[in-house]
Amino acid sequence: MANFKLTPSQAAAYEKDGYLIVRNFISSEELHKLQEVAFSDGNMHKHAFDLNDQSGKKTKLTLWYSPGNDVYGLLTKSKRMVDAVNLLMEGDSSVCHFHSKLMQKEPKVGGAWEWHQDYGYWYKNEFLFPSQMISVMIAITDANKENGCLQVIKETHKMGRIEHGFSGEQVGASQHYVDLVLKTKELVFVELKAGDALFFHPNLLHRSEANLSDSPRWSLISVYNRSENVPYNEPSQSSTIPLTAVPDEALLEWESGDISDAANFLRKEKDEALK
Ligand SMILES: O=C(O)CCC(=O)C(=O)O
Ligand SMILES: [Fe+2]
Repeated sequence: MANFKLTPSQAAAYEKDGYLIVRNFISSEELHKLQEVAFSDGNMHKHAFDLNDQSGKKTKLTLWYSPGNDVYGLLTKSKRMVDAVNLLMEGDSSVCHFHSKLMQKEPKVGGAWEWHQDYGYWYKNEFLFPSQMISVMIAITDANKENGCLQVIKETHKMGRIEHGFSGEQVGASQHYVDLVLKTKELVFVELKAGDALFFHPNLLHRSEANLSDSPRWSLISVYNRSENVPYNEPSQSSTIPLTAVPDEALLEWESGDISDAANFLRKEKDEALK
């Protein structure tokens, strides 16, 4: 996908709705490379941990901070990605990569996610400016209602931060406010084909159901931040280190190795946002 560029009307839709879907953000050839690593890379599996939902169902996830020169690192640093988030995030300081995670929602066992804003987590890391951050979900397998795709409530990024509390091992938004806004704004099931991307604002309310189907729902979620938006309670440095973009072709053309330990993976007990 050379010369990819978001248009001003896509940026306006993100600003209005709090999210933007870009179909075929990665090509099928790129997708195959990403799937191969997701399904078979030793480090990806070694560093995975389980997060329980309220009913005891588990989502497996692998989270890392610094993007390397493996296929995932090359995707998160690709020019198309850096340009897109640079257009959508508020502010003008450098684009940095906070973290990426591979969400592995397995058939029958993949857990649900309670209604939350990602800034409900990152507030605890003491990031001060949510609009200078963004999440990008890339579907590694198809995501639909049957296998627990993401659900969002349109325009909720304009509500500001809602109170969050613990809900099992997860952090969830105040149900009272969720109920009120469900009466007010549209709930959207974000069905994605593998290779599609969803850009969403840190204050957009979202959730997902457990995966009760026979097909896996795997996705990559990469989070970006501006260098100026310093977190005061976050041990990893990555969110304020400016990214050097790589050409879009790198993912397919550069010799890329396995995900290495240099990516500095998160151990579950170290996550400030889960404390
Ligand atoms: O993958 C999902 O269903 C939701 C994950 C999510 O919202 C998160 O990790 O913050
Ligand atoms: Fe989230």
